[in-house]
Amino acid sequence: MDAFVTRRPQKRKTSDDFAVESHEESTDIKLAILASLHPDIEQEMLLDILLAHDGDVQATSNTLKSPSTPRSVKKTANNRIAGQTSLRAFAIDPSSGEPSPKKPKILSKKGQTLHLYDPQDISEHTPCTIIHNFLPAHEANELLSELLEESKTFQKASFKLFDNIVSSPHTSGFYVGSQKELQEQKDDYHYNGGRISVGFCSHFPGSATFIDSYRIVQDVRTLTPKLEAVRGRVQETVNSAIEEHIRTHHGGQKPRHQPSEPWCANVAFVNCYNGPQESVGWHTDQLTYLGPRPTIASLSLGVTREFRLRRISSFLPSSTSDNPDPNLQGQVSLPLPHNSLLIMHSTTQEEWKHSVSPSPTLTPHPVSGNIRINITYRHYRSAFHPKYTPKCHCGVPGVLRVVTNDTKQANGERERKENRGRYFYMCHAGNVPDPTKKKCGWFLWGDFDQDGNPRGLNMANQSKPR
Ligand SMILES: O=C(O)CCC(=O)C(=O)O
Ligand SMILES: [Fe+2]
Repeated sequence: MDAFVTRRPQKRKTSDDFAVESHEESTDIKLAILASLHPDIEQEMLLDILLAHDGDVQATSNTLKSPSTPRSVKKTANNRIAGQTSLRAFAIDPSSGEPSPKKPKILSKKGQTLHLYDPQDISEHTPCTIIHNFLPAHEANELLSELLEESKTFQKASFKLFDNIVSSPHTSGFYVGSQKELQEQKDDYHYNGGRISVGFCSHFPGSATFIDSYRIVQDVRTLTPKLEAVRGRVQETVNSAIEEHIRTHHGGQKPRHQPSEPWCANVAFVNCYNGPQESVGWHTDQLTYLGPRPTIASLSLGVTREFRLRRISSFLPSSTSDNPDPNLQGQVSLPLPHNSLLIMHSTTQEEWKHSVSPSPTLTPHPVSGNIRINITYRHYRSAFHPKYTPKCHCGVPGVLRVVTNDTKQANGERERKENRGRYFYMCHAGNVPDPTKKKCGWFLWGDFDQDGNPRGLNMANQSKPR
């Protein structure tokens, strides 16, 4: 069996189409859906029953609900359900009929989507690490229930796109660690009646034009007891994964500007996608408060959705942006099942874009139905507190960005090839949802040391710490 499939982006399907086409869907995606619906059942068991039902997810799930179905549960030493195993074990070499030890070379071709589920494939072909069944099953369900309740009061974020104010196609809430941090967030990160928090640098669909859009959050909350309980475990796991990733992907040498201080989950964004149409478009997360080369940890709960990644073309390997290799230009899609932790490592935000696309159909989750909750734990670094952010001519803290070949509109001179990968601050008054604000055209190169800390003078001259 293939551990992945490629396919062209598909037209929206009806549920009937889905039934007909379900045989063409990746077995990995079906397994991801089944694993999220039946977390106590072993991967091998899921696969056997799925094959016995000729690949029909619904029929498999019905069988698995029956108390007479065997469910050989694997527990680890600390009583957690074992992680899902790699599908490599099932790969058959067509010439010998034996399981194949060799993995075919996979590429994400232009116009095609490469679907990956196996953690090893994900680690090899994306800048991310995935951990399935991250929390003990009961804890994941309790966290999901708590956040489903919280999400009833979430709001859609506002953005400014081409002078229009639009709202995001999902809702979200923003959480900090303590009352003190909450007050500080309200006082220091406040602007124009709204809090500028995680922003997006988006590509408008079908256009080569670069735009910025910013998520304005009106309410800040303190971490709920369960978000707080999970935070320490996320932190520990992420710090080990960062070390491992540097060893396996960067020859033991962290990328330039990646912080060497330990990663600390001091804020969390919680997104709620209520139904198959709720989504988030292609974007990179805003760097202003995270600093260069940030790591972000994303815990998914509830119904499985597809998370997509594609490289920003100036960062395509073995190609130039003028002549990119078409074999490396496609997008990668990862199903994110209930209780999976996706760690976006330090090259993700500057070199890739990500999205959660609308979904043709969903297989409801037993606790949340068609709702997906996603928590992104982030490290707001003290060196990037707004009191240190350089201010533009409007007197407003600027926004931190990196030059890519997608930033064409940003300002002629700095888009020269030799500037790609350089950081700069610019005015973002024109990007907040206030039609009276226009950009002042201010620009400043960011100057960061090896660990991504502001090098000082440049920054200090612009804005004095309070
Ligand atoms: O829901 C997800 O998996 C991604 C959310 C995201 O990209 C964001 O909050 O910036
Ligand atoms: Fe994001």
